Amino acid sequence: MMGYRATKPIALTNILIERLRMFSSPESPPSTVTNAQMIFQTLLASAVLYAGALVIYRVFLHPLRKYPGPVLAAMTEGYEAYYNIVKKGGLVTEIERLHTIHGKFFSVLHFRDKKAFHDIYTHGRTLIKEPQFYHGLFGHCEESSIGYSDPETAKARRSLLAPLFSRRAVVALEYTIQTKIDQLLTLLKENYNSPDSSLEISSAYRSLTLDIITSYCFAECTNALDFQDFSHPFIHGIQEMLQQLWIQRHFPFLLPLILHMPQKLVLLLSHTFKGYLELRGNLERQVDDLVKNTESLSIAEHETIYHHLLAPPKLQDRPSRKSLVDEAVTLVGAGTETTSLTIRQKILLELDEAWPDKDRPISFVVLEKLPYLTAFIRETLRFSPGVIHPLPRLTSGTTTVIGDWEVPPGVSAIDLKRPFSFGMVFMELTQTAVEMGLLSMHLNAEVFPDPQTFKPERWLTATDKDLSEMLENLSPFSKGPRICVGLNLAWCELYLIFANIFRKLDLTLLVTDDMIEDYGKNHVDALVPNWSKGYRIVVNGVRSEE
Ligand code: HEM
Repeated sequence: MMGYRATKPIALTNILIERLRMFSSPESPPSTVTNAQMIFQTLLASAVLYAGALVIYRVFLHPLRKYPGPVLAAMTEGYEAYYNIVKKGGLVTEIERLHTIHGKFFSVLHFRDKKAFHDIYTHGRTLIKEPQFYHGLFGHCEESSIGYSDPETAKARRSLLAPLFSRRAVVALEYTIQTKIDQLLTLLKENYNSPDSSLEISSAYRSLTLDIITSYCFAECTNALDFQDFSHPFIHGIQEMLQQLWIQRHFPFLLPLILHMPQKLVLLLSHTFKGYLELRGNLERQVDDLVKNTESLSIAEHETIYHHLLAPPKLQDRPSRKSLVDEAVTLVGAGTETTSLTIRQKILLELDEAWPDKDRPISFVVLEKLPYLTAFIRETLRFSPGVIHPLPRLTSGTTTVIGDWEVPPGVSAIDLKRPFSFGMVFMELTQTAVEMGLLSMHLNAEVFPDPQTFKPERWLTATDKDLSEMLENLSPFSKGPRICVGLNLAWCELYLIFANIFRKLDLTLLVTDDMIEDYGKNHVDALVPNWSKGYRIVVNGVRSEE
């Protein structure tokens, strides 16, 4: 008999046939191998045969086989997992490399032009969030606006949250943002005013955006700015969750398992989840207190998400306890990391003129009319959008037009390639996963010449035609029915933070150039971009009146 290591299908088939004969025939001669060995051999042979058949199917027979791309990527999702986990978030860069070889799009999934982006993300009813991807990534908050795949459930949740995040509500609550910005400015002036006490600015921004989102959503601030050196445990918690995000995405069963274990045991095994567990515990307490005593909402300083979630127009839309906590976790995560990553250094002379008396607050509505500041924020969002990983959607199982291509109904490529979900092979036989990452548009040299250079002026000097092309390509908040819920709040935060920092503080940035020589080597894709270039600043003092 062939050895166990035989990998040729013919040899494995022989093993299988032999084993089946031995199991089924009462006259089988006494075997030299034990039953356990036989079972093991049979299982192994079946698994290898199955995998071989799957590979042949995927490479030669799959409905999407005609699309260009590496054979390995067609064979297994391990290709994606390798770049996400082993290459630590290298998939986005790999996708860009593959596009340069294979043209506008490769394999079944990833497209690369503005029209395709529009088609993938604006048809929310027919192209839904790919459940496996979102279940993996947001397993810790799946019953929330970001985690829901079903368009109707997502729509119902978004409509409950919408009033708090409308432009009108944001303008009305602008003071909550300004108060936190003032606190940060005071801290920077007092504590980081010499080269010996320089500061990695992103940690300050993370604390600021965490305090803003918690005051805004819950009228209960985390007070992360009060923590020495901006090192609040929740900030670490969010960072640590991001660092293990790709493991979570490719091994989705791990996180629910961990979260169902006793907390003490989890912490004994690893401290990775400490900050996250504390954050979640805090939000659970907040939700429990409110559910027990809903009247306390009437004495809240201002409207919060709970005013809308706990008293929906239709009672059946009131979320469960888990869903309330999941939503709170989502908003804290989505509102902290994305916004803080966008902020970078540039002096805005324009502000001196528009805001002569810097001791009197200036409003978002005035700031958004300033052309240079607007150009600066647009360029920042182009360069460092909050989410850089491609976000997959599933077609509804009919031939779907994406850009200039007709994507056939097919076997769901993602499910089939998932190494640990053999059962999935028999499900979802008609859907196809499609996606497109933002960088394909934001770094498109035909629309943004010299795309790796941070150049706010490009937004001021473009012709009308070029400007509208640039705006159509700029989609940091995604598009369509699943567009960012917090987009009005994010714009308001960005205008106020940039304007206050640059108008009021005289800063020195301890790196000199804005050029990112090799975009791929300067960030790690942790769903959001994690930049390797740390921007350290020193506060020289308050800016003088000019
Ligand atoms: C510069 C700041 C921000 C950027 C660039 C950004 C970007 C995005 C993007 C690209 C998505 C789409 C995700 C997907 O399709 O799965 C999204 C969704 C979302 N964002 Fe933001 N975001 C920002 C700030 C915020 C803030 C401040 C909040 C807080 C309210 C927020 C809450 C959400 C939520 C709840 C979703 C899920 C929407 C859904 O799936 O229906 N975001 N954001």
